[in-house]
Amino acid sequence: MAASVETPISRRLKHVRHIIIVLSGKGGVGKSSVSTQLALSLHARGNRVGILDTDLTGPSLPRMLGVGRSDTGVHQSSEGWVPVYADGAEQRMAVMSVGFLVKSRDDSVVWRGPKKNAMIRQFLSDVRWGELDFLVIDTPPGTSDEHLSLMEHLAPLSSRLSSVIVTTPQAVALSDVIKCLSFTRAVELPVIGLVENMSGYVCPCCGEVSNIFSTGGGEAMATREGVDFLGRLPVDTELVEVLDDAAMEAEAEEGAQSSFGLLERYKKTPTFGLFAGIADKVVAFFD
Ligand SMILES: Nc1ncnc2c1ncn2[C@@H]1O[C@H](COP(=O)(O)OP(=O)(O)OP(=O)(O)O)[C@@H](O)[C@H]1O
Repeated sequence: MAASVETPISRRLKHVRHIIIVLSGKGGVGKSSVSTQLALSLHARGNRVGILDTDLTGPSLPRMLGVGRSDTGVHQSSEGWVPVYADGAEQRMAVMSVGFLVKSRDDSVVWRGPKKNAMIRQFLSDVRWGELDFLVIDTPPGTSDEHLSLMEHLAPLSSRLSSVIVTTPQAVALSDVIKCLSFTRAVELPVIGLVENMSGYVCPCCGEVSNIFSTGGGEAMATREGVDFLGRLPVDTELVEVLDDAAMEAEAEEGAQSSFGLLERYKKTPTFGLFAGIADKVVAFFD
């Protein structure tokens, strides 16, 4: 990967220390919720965090973070696009998504490769990200135009790039992880590790974990492929409740930036405790 050529993107992201790209081999495995949890966990540790949704056809971060679309679209300032901020805490979390740009939340975006490429370039070069410890980038499932655009535009920042791969324990998802890993090798993108999501179900009454699907596949694969296993997250009904409420809050917040205390509610879910171990390993990767 070529490095060190200054571009509008490298200038814009000059003060972003680490860029973490979240990948999954297939859809619906929880990539966006892991991106959200990762961003919130890093934020809860006092880091300055931004989160970028590059899933242009199915953006879900605005709903997951409880942030509404501004009536007038994303604000422009003389220094670029102003991100939307999640959570009313003193230190806010910058969010950008195509979900803030479409007229209605239910509009779908059907774009060909060049338009997607231009949108991703704009997200990286025009958004006023400011000083960040981490920029977490959620991507569409698989490896497509969006991933290639990201890698192309971020090439001058290759020393600050890394990735997290999300899978579920089922075999189909796991075989897709191999494709994801081949992609990271082909583009020389370092892998921090693998997260196995929806691995078992925690009974809300007794706390016992039942393995609905097979278990341990993600860890075995990580060992086989020589990547770190970051941890497993069960199906968490409390997390689902928080995410559902966040979605409703996002609907109600049209035209305003959110003051929703998502982080505080998120901290009370079982997943938050479990995610701490994953966030520890992510932070340790950079030490
Ligand atoms: N650990 C979990 N416990 C409970 N629900 C979860 C968990 N992880 C994800 N979900 C739920 O599963 C659904 C899919 O998750 P998510 O949207 O994060 O997946 P994705 O891989 O990003 O999907 P897409 O293919 O649409 O990008 C969401 O409704 C989310 O709330």
